[in-house]
Amino acid sequence: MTGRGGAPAANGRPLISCRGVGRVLGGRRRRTEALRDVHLDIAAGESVAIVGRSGSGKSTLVGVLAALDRPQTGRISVAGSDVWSVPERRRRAVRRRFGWVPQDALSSFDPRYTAGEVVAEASAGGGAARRPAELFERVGLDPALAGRRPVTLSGGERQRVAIARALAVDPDVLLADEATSGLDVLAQERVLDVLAAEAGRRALVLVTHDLRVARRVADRVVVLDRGRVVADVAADALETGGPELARLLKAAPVL
Ligand SMILES: Nc1ncnc2c1ncn2[C@@H]1O[C@H](COP(=O)(O)OP(=O)(O)OP(=O)(O)O)[C@@H](O)[C@H]1O
Repeated sequence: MTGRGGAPAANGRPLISCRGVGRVLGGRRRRTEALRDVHLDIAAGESVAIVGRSGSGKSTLVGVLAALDRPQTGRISVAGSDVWSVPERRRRAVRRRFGWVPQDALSSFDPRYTAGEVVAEASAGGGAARRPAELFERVGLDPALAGRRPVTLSGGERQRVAIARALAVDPDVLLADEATSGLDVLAQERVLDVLAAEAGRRALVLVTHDLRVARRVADRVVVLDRGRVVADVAADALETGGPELARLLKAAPVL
């Protein structure tokens, strides 16, 4: 593996730590090792892009990182807590440290709600609640859009509503799973601006097929191939070229 193994947190302890994580999906007839022996540390405030070809395990990894999906082997710790050894109540508290931005925001919204209500509902659920108007401003959305149903918004606006919803509880980690794919270039840029502005304030884990997106937002690029981490390099390596970039591109030939 090409690797840095992850940067430590300021206090020397990573915010998220995966050790030897393995996740098998499917039943007896179709069994896939979606993750194999994954070791990965993510520090508080760090921005990490997870890249790899389709089916390499990216979405499975983010589900596991956010304590939503239980791996069969290995250990996941968040802020020093082994998430599958603590009681469910504490695991729920761990999950609240994550804000999700899905690929298809629209299908994740309750169709009865306006955009403002989507964000207000998320704000109401968290201790560190923020006002929806403040969140709209933060993601660069006109507050007048709050009264509209998401189905009437553009793809880029919907993604920004999803980011506002994710930020409502002031998460320690923002997880964005292909949050800009399917958007036109301008809308993509706006969403990336918003994600880049959050980078550093909190950890950002970005799943993407697009190395340009990774370079724009991430400090670090982790490449998965058939469930394994095959490269883990500083995003600068993409700018400066040299052996790190060559290794990265070799590890991810389809990118
Ligand atoms: N419910 C399931 N049952 C069996 N195999 C599954 C299931 N869900 C996912 N898989 C398999 O697990 C592997 C990893 O899937 P995952 O969705 O994590 O990949 P990905 O890298 O996010 O892909 P994509 O870029 O296409 O979204 C794939 O081979 C996929 O076919």
